[in-house]
Amino acid sequence: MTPQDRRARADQEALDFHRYPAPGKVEVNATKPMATQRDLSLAYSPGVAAPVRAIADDPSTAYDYTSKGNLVGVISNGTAILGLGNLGALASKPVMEGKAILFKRFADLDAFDIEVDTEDADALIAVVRHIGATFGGVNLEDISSPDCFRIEAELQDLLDVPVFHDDQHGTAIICSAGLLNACEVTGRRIEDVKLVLCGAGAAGLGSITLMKALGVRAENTTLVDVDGVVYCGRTTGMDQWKAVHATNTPHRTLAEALVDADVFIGVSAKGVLTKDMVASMAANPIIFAMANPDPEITPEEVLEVRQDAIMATGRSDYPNQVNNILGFPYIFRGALDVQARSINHEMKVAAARALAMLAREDVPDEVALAYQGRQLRFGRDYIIPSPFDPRLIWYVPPFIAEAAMATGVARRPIADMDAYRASLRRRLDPSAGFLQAITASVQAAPMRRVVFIEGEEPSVIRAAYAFAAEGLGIPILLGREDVIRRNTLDLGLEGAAQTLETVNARLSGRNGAYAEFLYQRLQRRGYLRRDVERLINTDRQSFAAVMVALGDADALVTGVTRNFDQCLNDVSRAITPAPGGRLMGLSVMLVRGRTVFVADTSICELPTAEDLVAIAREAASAVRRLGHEPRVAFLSSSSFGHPHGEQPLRVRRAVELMDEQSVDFQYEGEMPPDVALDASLWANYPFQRLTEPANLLIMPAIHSATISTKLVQALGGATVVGPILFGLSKPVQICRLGDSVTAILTMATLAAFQARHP
Ligand SMILES: NC(=O)C1=CN([C@@H]2O[C@H](COP(=O)(O)OP(=O)(O)OC[C@H]3O[C@@H](n4cnc5c(N)ncnc54)[C@H](OP(=O)(O)O)[C@@H]3O)[C@@H](O)[C@H]2O)C=CC1
Ligand SMILES: CC(=O)C(=O)O
Ligand SMILES: [Mg+2]
Repeated sequence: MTPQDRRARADQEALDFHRYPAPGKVEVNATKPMATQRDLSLAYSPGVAAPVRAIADDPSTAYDYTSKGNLVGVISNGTAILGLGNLGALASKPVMEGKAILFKRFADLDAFDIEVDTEDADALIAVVRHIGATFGGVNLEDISSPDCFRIEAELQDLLDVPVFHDDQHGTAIICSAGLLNACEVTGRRIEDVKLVLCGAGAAGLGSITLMKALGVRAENTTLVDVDGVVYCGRTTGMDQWKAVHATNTPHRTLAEALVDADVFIGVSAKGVLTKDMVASMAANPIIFAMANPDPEITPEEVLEVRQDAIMATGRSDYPNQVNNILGFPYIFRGALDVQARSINHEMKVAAARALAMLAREDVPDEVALAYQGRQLRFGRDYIIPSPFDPRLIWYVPPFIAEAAMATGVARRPIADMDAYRASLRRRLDPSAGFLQAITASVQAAPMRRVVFIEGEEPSVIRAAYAFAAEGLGIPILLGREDVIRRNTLDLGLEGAAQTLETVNARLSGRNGAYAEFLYQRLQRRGYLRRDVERLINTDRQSFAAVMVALGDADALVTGVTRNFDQCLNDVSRAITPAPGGRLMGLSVMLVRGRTVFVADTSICELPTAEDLVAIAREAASAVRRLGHEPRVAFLSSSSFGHPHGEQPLRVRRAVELMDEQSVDFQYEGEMPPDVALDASLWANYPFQRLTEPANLLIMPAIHSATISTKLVQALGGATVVGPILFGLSKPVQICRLGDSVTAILTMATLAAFQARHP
């Protein structure tokens, strides 16, 4: 594939990502019920009048009665979108939506994106001034310099909430943290480094200012822009903000300035730094090429001329990602949690030092897991925390909050910092963490071959395409080549049409071997040889199941166009239950702050006590493989014998049977879900043995399992993954009829995960 093809493929993938299943990346959710007449009368008229009057009397109560305190405005006019230039307000919307959703994903902050269609700084100031009170903080983004400096300063004077231009200060904070650590790794004192910063715009001037505050000497810095070195006395292309950093130097070009320099910071444009310039730098040069989406120089180019360099870029596909994504979620989290009036210098310094310190701490396994098993240890390739590091949310904001409190800009100081840290830990979105860990583990494994049985379906083609593009494995689309190709082209996935592997069961050269395998298995179950030949030639499920059974593929995914029972029946002709295993469905409910597993959600209709025990054991082992320590609750409508009834007896018997066995996980029952999940209800049951609320619920029957998981899903507020099939000797996952592309991709990822962790 040529570089142009690769680029076109990546572009198409990004367009598809933004377009499907719903255009864009953001939606709004209610935090209060809106179901009954009473709800409506409280949420809207007449009830809403009460908080209206309260806020009119005392504006500070807006933090109590509205979402202001957790809300950020992400505001741009599109005059400097990434490194793409002035492409207008509307074109900046994907970036601003992206930032809004990153606020949510990483710091549980809500954010609205607002694109203001004006290049007039005063007009932009007027707009933001009049909407600013809506938010707990304002994040200005991708506004060109030098207007951005005045816009931010004037708005901060006008508004009583933090106004923070992320391209200036977010970038400054991250690259200062990286610089502190790069100096540590190379044994330099920050006061001694000779630093050249290319790009005298928002990011550049923000960064040079903060680096000087952290100890870099003014006389050791050289600022460079399109016109070359910013020297004292230069008259072209100057303004008051650049003039502050002009130096007395004979150098006039970037190449001259870089000879023997220790550090290059690039926040300018693609390709600005050449290999010759890198070669001329001092020993162990520190190079941060941060222009987006394409850096000033690539790590590969640097490596060609310098093996001793510490290299960072703004991109996620290289080590040392120095990108403001590491900062803004946590800086705003800390600031909003103390209702700060601004994000001042001390808070920025605290953020830079906190990020630098976090990178020096031991990296827990789950962080390594999220980074494809790469060993992360403080050093040349790890000078800054990784964006998926789950510690960021509870590690960084307390430093910001403390600095705000110490400098008098906190309206609501935090008294108990330990309790605050604990509350921050609960903010992590468990669905993101759960799927991220599974995905990363799959990406780290050798590429598994996963058969997508309904390979002609557009949604399946798109899922297979994403599966390959994300490096999750090698998808094989089963179906007629011409139909798959036509549908792939209709989807606009030209690249996929050339690269995705397809297998047509009718034309495969393996039919003879597959039929023989199936005949050996089915000859005493009423099948003639010609019956199995027909199955292999015409039934894709049977064909794919034999493919996996014989090791021609590692896993399979089906169910998008056929019902569960039919799929399981077909596949089971070739794939047997694992020896000693128990076939069962495990669903994962991801609710704010919690991951709760439920079993059996797909196979055994009315389990006996013995069945319940077997399900609990298989499910506990599956939960462990998924990275959680199981605490089992056997669910019932009764709590430990009350009220009496026929059905609870079965569940109580299951617990008695468990007591007779040796198991290495906690379990308890019979109990209803509220008692299982809420420790505050345990006072009446001092004998119960769970040490913490259960996270694996064993359902008394399939109807209660299905009804409860679907109910939770239908009511919203929770993500339900699965049922995930466990207990077969080969990985098979069955989607739900008509599943979305994302759901199919998730099931394929889980199948590949099982292939890795059998
Ligand atoms: N990794 C990260 O986290 C971040 C990266 N960035 C990236 O940094 C870059 C700049 O962003 P931002 O500061 O917001 O943009 P601005 O438009 O405010 O500034 C761009 C600056 O780069 C200078 N410049 C442009 N081309 C060259 C060149 N060929 N040689 C030298 N200097 C040049 C401009 O010079 P002049 O003043 O003469 O026009 C200007 O000073 C972008 O690529 C952006 O994506 C930004 C923020 C965060
Ligand atoms: C990351 C960012 O904010 C930028 O490139 O503009
Ligand atoms: Mg930006």
